[in-house]
Amino acid sequence: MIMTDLDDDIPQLIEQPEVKSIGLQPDVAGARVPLTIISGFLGAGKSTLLQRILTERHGYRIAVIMNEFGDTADIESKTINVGTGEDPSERSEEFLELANGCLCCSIKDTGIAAIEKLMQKKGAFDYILLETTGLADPGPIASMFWYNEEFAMGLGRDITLDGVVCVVDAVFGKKQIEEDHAVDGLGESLRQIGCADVVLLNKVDLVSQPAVTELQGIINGVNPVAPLYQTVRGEIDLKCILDLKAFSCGPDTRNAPIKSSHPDAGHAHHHDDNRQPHETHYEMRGISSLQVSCPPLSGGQFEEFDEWLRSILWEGKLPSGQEGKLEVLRCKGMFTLDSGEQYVLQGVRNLYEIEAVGQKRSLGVPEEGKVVLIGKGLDEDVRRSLMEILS
Ligand SMILES: Nc1nc2c(ncn2[C@@H]2O[C@H](COP(=O)(O)OP(=O)(O)OP(=O)(O)O)[C@@H](O)[C@H]2O)c(=O)[nH]1
Repeated sequence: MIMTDLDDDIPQLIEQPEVKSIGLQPDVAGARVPLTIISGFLGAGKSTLLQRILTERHGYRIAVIMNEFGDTADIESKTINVGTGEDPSERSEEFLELANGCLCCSIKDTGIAAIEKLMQKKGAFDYILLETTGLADPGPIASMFWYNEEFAMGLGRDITLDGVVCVVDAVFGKKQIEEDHAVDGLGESLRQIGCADVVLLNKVDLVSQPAVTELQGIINGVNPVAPLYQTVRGEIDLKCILDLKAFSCGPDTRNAPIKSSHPDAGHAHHHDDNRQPHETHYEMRGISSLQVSCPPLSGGQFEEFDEWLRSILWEGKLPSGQEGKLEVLRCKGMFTLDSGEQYVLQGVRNLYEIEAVGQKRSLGVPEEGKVVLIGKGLDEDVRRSLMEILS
């Protein structure tokens, strides 16, 4: 981790802040705490984002689980210790309660241990942010929180996965993605973007607007459904990254918005051009997304789709195809059946869930369904075979 601009980064001490609840809708089953995973390229600005959250007066009570805060650069611990009055030698302390009502917790040992300890403080916070290392593939981590049976029996009763945020470095992002292509299979940066529910394109103060636009196009080519925000030092309205309910709602039926949270980056309005489907050499090298809309489906079509999906996700092939050709990082979908019932599909890697969400008329949602798959090998054959089932 590189830390610079030391003094600028140290936030003001907050005296007796008024800490109020985040105002999130509690989980219906009763007080499960939402958890958001913060992934991102090495050095992209994850810690900067989290430090802001830990020290700014935003009124949210968030528990942040950081990577290695005990053994990284001094500034980090110092920043975290601001307002705690702790002796820096006690930095290995797993917990820090911060003046703004947030809690900080180190994930140095094992993630689960840190989270278990955190949950003993339940009531002191109402949201969890989990930072992953820059080299992590967030897919398995998300799967664990979302769908692991052991987890579901234990901590999962207290925690619900809300979404995955990916921080991309505006300066080195393109290079990192290109380098990832040099290796076999899918590199981390593509996995991180592919798996994200929201992308923060950070450090836009350091690059030219054309470079930002180009990188946005690349990111959008990989993951067209995640909203993208331009940021400087992780400055973002927390509402854009929290409480997304990304694992309980279907895909956004609109195109992913590209937004700017950076006041100087007001030129974001003309970025719509990038959202048109377009071929990039990244897509040709393998990772792409597939989006298909569909009318209300018959029960038979729905079953057939379920079978198709199992073949794709579990065997990596079309029902008629060659095994291992496909790798899906993320899928989402929303379907209306002839009967009026609505279903939402959610998937991370080879795990998926199709859940009934009720009658469409009572929800007033459009009848048009939609499936989005992000991954490797999603070519024209896959599209055609999906269209055959859904049309
Ligand atoms: N100019 C500028 N510098 C930034 C911005 N965001 C972060 N930085 C700096 O970039 C460096 C890396 O930021 P970190 O927040 O440590 O990045 P990270 O993703 O946590 O890094 P790793 O944990 O090592 O993967 C630090 O020196 C930050 O001060 C930004 O928007 N603009």
